[in-house]
Amino acid sequence: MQAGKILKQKLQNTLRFLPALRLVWQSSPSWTIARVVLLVIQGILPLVSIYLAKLIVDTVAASLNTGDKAAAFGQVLFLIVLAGVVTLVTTLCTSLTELVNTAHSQQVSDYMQGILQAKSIEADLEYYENPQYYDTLQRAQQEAPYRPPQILNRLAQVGQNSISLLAMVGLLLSLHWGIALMLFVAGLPSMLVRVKYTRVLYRWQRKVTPQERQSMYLAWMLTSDQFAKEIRLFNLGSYFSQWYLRIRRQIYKESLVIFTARSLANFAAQAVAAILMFAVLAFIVNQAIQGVLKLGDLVLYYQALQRGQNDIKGLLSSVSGLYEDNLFLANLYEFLDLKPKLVEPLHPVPIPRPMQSGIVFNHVSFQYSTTTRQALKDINLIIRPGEVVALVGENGSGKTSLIKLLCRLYAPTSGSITIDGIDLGQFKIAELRQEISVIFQDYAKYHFTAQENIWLGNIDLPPHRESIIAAARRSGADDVITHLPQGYDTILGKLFERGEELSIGQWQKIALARAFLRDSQVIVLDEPTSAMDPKAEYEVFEKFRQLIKNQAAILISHRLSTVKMADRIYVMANGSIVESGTHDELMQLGATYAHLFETQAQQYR
Ligand SMILES: Nc1ncnc2c1ncn2[C@@H]1O[C@H](COP(=O)(O)OP(=O)(O)OP(=O)(O)O)[C@@H](O)[C@H]1O
Repeated sequence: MQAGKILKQKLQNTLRFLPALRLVWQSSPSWTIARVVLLVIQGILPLVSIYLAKLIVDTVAASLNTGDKAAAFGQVLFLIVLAGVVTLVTTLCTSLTELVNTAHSQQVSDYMQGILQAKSIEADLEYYENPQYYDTLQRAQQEAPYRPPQILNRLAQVGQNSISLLAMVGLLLSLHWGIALMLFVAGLPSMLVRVKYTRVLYRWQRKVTPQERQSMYLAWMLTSDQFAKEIRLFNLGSYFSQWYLRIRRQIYKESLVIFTARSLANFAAQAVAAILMFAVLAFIVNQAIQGVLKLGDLVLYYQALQRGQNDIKGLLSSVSGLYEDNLFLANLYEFLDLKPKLVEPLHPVPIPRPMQSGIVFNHVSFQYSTTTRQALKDINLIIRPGEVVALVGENGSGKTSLIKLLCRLYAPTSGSITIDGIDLGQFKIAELRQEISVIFQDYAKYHFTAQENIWLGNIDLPPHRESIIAAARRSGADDVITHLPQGYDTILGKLFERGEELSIGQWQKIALARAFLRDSQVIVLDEPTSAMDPKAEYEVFEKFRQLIKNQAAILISHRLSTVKMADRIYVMANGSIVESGTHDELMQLGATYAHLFETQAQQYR
């Protein structure tokens, strides 16, 4: 049973290239056909060429004894013209192959990028917080664009070389079976070297991926606008650059050791092949001198030997290349085989609309898979429609983690979260997220137009100006946008031509408008106004309070002057809720919240 399983696994590993070929086909059937047809023609043409060369030599040799030289020349001329046509067709095929390969490779590369992107979107957020995921992604990205089409080429090469080799071996067999055997023996060491070093390189590449990524990270920091200010002000440029070079040098040194050993082994293998081939050549020449072979035969066998040697080299190299592709494809499949950890329900339940009793956290605890500490401990919390709930607490107390669970970016380790008594796990993930508008502290800044920046909050809406303007007015972004040179059509950020950079507070207003555009039942603002001036913040919250209607709202803020207006405030510490109540109740309690509030209030006195 176990042996059967192992055998099945081995077979699956051996045939990894079959799904890769399917990907090549799916990327562009017409270019794939063109590529295969050209490969077949290019496999046949050299055989025709050699055969014509033999015919020419034989005809010339025969003409030496005939009287009708003109007729003999006519025959040879015809063969020469044919050989010329074959050469022309070969040249044409070479040019066409270049075109077809370039176009097809582009198509495959784009197609594979699409597949990787689709997989990346499907992957849970948890993967993005895990370095192994990035290693896997990096390796998949390295292999995806070129391995699948390379397999097609190699298979065709195997076909081409095999046909040609069969013909050559047939010819050489007629001279001596040992010559055919020598051909194989001569090619074997090279193939073994290739297979051995493929394994070595594969293992080394997997080991070195984290360092590769670190060097890429440093290179990216050195050229990215996000770090440009600090790098200049803290004078970090040459420090990072040196660090980058150190890593690259280490990678280079390690790779050089492997490549040097491989080159030496290759040289030894090829030297063996060359000695064997010269021995065979000596044998053929001797046969000609002994009169066993005619002049035409000598040319034919000599060419067949050369051709056969090339074919066997090509064949063994393609076979070991296929082995390499097969091995490295594991990197691609490892990424494509990542399974989402949050599973969709088998029988999803529609989300209650409108929500009646609201959201309930019932003894919820949560631990990130990469840590040993609980980020949330036994959380009990209720958010009713039309109610604003505020979460306060020190950095790292678990506020954002709680929101991530509500959005089902993660599932609780224990306990349950329900909407109107139905567990979140029973809703389709996309439908649940449709019902929640969230702006996290690390909101996205899209370098698109102001209008698009807001519209991205609800792409199911037609991009009508009115609804976008209404959302922008709610967040205070309208005022910012109307002062831009092209108003709502102004591109934001400095990445593209005519882009206008905004201040952090202004970007935050845009992000907030995005959340307001969504027609959702729950709205979550995770420190949405931290970069806004107090006047702007006050205006935003005043409007926010008026406009939430039946929405359930969760507000996270360190500014207690803002938190004060919430219907209920939960105070968090070390992953637990330590106090809850209205502002007045908590002030009366005179504990953590009251102390924090007093401390902040004193700073304003
Ligand atoms: N992706 C993650 N993987 C592992 N641990 C995490 C992850 N994100 C947060 N944590 C840990 O979980 C705890 C709670 O973090 P969380 O971001 O929820 O705090 P917070 O209250 O929102 O903090 P802040 O006020 O600084 O935004 C922290 O100890 C943090 O180190």
